[in-house]
Amino acid sequence: MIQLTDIHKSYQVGNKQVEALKGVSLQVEKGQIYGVIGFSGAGKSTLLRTINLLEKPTSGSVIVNGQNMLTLKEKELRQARKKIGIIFQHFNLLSSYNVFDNVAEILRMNRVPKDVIKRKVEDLLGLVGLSDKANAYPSQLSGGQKQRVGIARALATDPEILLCDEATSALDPQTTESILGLLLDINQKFNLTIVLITHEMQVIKKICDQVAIMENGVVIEQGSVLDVFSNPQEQTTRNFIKTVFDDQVPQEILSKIKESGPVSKIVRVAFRGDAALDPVLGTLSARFPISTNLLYGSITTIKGTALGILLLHISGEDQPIQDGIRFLRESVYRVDIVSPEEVRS
Ligand SMILES: Nc1ncnc2c1ncn2[C@@H]1O[C@H](COP(=O)(O)OP(=O)(O)OP(=O)(O)O)[C@@H](O)[C@H]1O
Repeated sequence: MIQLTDIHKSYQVGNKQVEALKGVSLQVEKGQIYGVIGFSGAGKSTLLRTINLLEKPTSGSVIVNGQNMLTLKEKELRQARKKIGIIFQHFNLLSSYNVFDNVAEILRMNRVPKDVIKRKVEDLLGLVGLSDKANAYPSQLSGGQKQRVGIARALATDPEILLCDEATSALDPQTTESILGLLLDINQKFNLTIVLITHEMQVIKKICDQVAIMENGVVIEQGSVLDVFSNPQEQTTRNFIKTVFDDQVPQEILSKIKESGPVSKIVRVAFRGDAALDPVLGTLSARFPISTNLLYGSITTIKGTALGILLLHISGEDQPIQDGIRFLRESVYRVDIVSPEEVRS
């Protein structure tokens, strides 16, 4: 388990103080994949690097697997760091070493016997799908293959935690998918705790259990990925979610709705789990004298749970609309009125 409490980090730049982290707290349970998302400069890298003390916080506490990292002696810290692997955006491989030696190096430094190293590296290269590249040099590998070497190297010391510093940001979407698939695979196989930082919501949606959204050195929202996607609280969070499903009503449709007669409302409906399959819309139309138009619909799966988002245009008399919305609120996970005022012609 990782417990960061009230982490502050300031840098002195010339005669100015830059406050990169302004009191961040978060907790990562064993076996979780925890994603931290934010725009450039939000403080994500700084936060990630406090976990293995590559960055020492100005104040706050860092507890990893029950150990207070800030009170460890140098030798104890080296031991603790063996249990925390890290992979980087630009892979950080040794260009004059082949793939085998890139993975073996850390084991040699730890004086592991030669035959054990051979077996271990072969197993790791098998795990990441690079058994046939043991003798290749980094310059002969694709970006995805380089990151696979990075992952094999990070796993060489049998870590319990893997830190991923923008690990897929330099990769194309298809390669990103395959690296995320590999991370999910090793998370499940070894119950490995993974903390990743990214600026892509797609990465969070694809593999994370929990997410923290960072802005200007603070966490502005955190929770399970399913909760945050279905019920975002902050505008920045909504902006990130929009990059995965854009449920904005196009301006032309809004204008047409305004021209089209009686009182109406646009509502955003979120369904979760089995409720996504219930015939709620059919019942809505049958029970209430209103007309319901589907403007947008999307269904996706987040860690095995279906999440559906619909945008509905509901028109008719005021009272039946209110009753219909009340029925929706009782039937689905969440209903928001998108157009704050009634849309009238
Ligand atoms: N070594 C440093 N010295 C001075 N300022 C720093 C240092 N490292 C980070 N900062 C500042 O701290 C703030 C947070 O930086 P950080 O790299 O943690 O953000 P980030 O969210 O990871 O951004 P990016 O996605 O661009 O990597 C920024 O204002 C940055 O300029």
